[in-house]
Amino acid sequence: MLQNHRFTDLPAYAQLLAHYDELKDRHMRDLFAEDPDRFTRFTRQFDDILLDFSKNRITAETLTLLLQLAGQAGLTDAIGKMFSGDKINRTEDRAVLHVALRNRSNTPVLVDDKDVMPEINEVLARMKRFSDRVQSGEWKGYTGQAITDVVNIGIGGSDLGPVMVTEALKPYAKAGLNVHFVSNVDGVHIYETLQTVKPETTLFLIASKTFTTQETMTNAQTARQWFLENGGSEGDIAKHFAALSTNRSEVEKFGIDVENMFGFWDWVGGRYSLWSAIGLSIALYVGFDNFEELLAGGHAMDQHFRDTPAEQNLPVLLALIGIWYNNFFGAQTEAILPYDQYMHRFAAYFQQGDMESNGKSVDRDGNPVDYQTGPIIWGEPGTNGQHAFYQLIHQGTKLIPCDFLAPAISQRPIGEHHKILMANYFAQTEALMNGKTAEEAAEELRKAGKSPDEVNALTPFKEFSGNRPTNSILFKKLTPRTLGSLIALYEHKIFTQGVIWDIFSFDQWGVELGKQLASRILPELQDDAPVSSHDSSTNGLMNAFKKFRTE
Ligand SMILES: O=P(O)(O)OC[C@H]1O[C@](O)(CO)[C@@H](O)[C@@H]1O
Repeated sequence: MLQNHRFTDLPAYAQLLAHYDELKDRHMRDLFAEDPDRFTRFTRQFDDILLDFSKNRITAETLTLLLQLAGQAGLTDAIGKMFSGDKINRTEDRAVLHVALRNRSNTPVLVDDKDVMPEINEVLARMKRFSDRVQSGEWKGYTGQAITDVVNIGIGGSDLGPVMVTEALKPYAKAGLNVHFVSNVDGVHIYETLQTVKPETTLFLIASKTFTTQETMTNAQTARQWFLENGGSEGDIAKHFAALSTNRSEVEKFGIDVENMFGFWDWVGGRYSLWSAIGLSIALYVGFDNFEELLAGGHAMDQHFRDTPAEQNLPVLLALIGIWYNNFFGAQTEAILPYDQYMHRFAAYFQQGDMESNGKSVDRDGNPVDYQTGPIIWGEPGTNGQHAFYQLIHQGTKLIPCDFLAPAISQRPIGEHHKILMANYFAQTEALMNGKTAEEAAEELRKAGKSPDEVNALTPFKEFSGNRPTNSILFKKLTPRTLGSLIALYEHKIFTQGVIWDIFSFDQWGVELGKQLASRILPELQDDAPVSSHDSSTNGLMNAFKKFRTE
């Protein structure tokens, strides 16, 4: 059992409040001027990943107090419990062991006194055999042709991870196999995907931990029907449908041969499942060797997280800096800004990873919290974001801590592109930190030939307050291994924050109510009868919907 505590009762919390009062008006420009070693002091490296957190509104004392906060919250103990298979997901009575899925050292991991590693290794071996056979063309469709297209049907954690990773690792794709992802229950999504593939050369992966998710099962039934109506027969289903799931009986009911089922376990959370059989589309696309490299990168970060003192520990440091802004500066959001086009789904992936994990308002005793928990996560790749929303980050009224991620070596070194991209990467964090003073702005205007009146009028608009915090995460190259480490870095950041806030990060009860109501509403949409069983807005909208369709 994890030790419960009240976040705001931790001794370091009060000290941090007092420290915040002293520090809140200090400018990072001055902090840099005062400390020539600031970069070295606030930079850590793990493998090929460098974390520079010097452009934050912190001093050595801030860090000391934040580290004390983590210690007082029992972080070390909590990490130990996760890794050793304790049932830390208490509201679902489950262990949390995505770390076991990528445990390349293969040391035993016990759940209910049973080592889970043999089962994990068995599924991995089956995934390898299967992906090798499909890639080599040995696996044939019903006309004897090789598979050319894989369609993963899943949603949430059964979609976002594979989408993000296959996009990020495009340069590692093996020739001859395309992957597609269908998630939205909007028929448009599956319609558009099916336009681009042929039944005889398509393999559908039905990815669902529960195998009961309405969106996924609806899309899977539509895919099945399309397959049967376009040349395939019931007997051919086994050649074209596989299931990635924990629910064997539902897979059988759907009609998928259990030979084609790749299992995982209840201790794998949906948003942590890309490392499990849910990653089969990744293995098919980039090859099993690269999938293993991804696992190895995740495992390396796990070892770093488990074994490194907090002051050197990248996930812990990111978590503490996040808490500093979230709980003391009152920041509501955090932006994740990858300067790598291949990482264009990274922020979207961690919207689920972070917001489904830490979007909680009761503590582990079930009492309402009186402090802020998980932030709103958002972001787009640089430099596109610069030309869209950075105005608000630079000059708006809100404090938005940002993570800037970038590779030193581009996967596609074309001309000057990467240096131009990186010039922007370095410029943005410098601009956000330094800003531009009124004197500097006025001087620029004078140099541009403006009259004194114009200088006075325009200066307020040209001034940048600066003092806007950023982390820079600079890595060598976006290899499968580095990507694995980066994903695990954020996973453990989220875990660390959940521990300190004393909330449960591995359940997601907040998604249930909407699902319940949707299943109540669906039968009411089947005829033209007026609806009166809801509030006046919901009744009014449903009746307007019916009217639009009959007029
Ligand atoms: O894999 P499943 O069971 O279809 O669930 C999909 C997603 O639905 C959720 O349970 C809720 O949105 C997520 O946690 C999960 O990733």
